[in-house]
Amino acid sequence: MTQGELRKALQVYFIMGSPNTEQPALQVLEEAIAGGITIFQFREKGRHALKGEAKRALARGLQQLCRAHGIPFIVNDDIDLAVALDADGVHIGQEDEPVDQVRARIGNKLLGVSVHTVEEAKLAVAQGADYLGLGPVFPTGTKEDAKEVQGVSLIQKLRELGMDIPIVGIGGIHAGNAGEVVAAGADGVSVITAISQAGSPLKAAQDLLEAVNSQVRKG
Ligand SMILES: Cc1ncsc1CCOP(=O)(O)O
Ligand SMILES: C=C1C=NC(C)=NC1=N
Ligand SMILES: [Mg+2]
Repeated sequence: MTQGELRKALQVYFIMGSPNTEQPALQVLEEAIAGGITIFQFREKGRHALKGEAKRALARGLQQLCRAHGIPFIVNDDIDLAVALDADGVHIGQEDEPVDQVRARIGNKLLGVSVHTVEEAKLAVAQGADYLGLGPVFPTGTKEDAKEVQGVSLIQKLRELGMDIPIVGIGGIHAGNAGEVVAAGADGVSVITAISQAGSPLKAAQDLLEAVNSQVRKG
């Protein structure tokens, strides 16, 4: 997809794995898609994460849902799984395989990288990242080893430096604060709890899309 199409696809970036919800993950994703999420990431992480065939089976089910609705399906961390499923892309952090090695393995699939500093952002862009995940923007309990909360400062800094790489903010984001993240220069917002733990994942997705669309990306 073109960079413009990617910016649009990053507007409401839902991330989920089985540990993030008490409901069946397939049902939550179905509702989130109906509510208007624009891209999905399978992130099976944490103490109760599925492994092996159970993880693969869930990934395939979630991928089929995304395919049925034309939603890009991204896999977090697990490059082997992404390649095996022919996923639309992968997302890696600073402690995963180096960006250039992952790029060599996935060809022109989407490649997202989590960054926390200007230096990490510049390196990721130089090595061929298609988009960056910046955060944690607000406090979050979802990722135990999250770095210090940085607000929208790094988003603003990268735009001030003239970096126009597609960006999503992540960490403690919901419909009430998503506008601020886009106003600071992000192309979209990435959420786990705001949708996966919502009474209505459909309404949560709708509210996030509305909050993002109510802002024109500045910077
Ligand atoms: C994966 C990740 N990276 C930085 S914060 C975070 C967790 C975001 O989860 P939530 O949207 O529930 O705060
Ligand atoms: C840590 C992350 C940051 N950003 C995104 C989009 N996904 C992640 N897993
Ligand atoms: Mg990782």
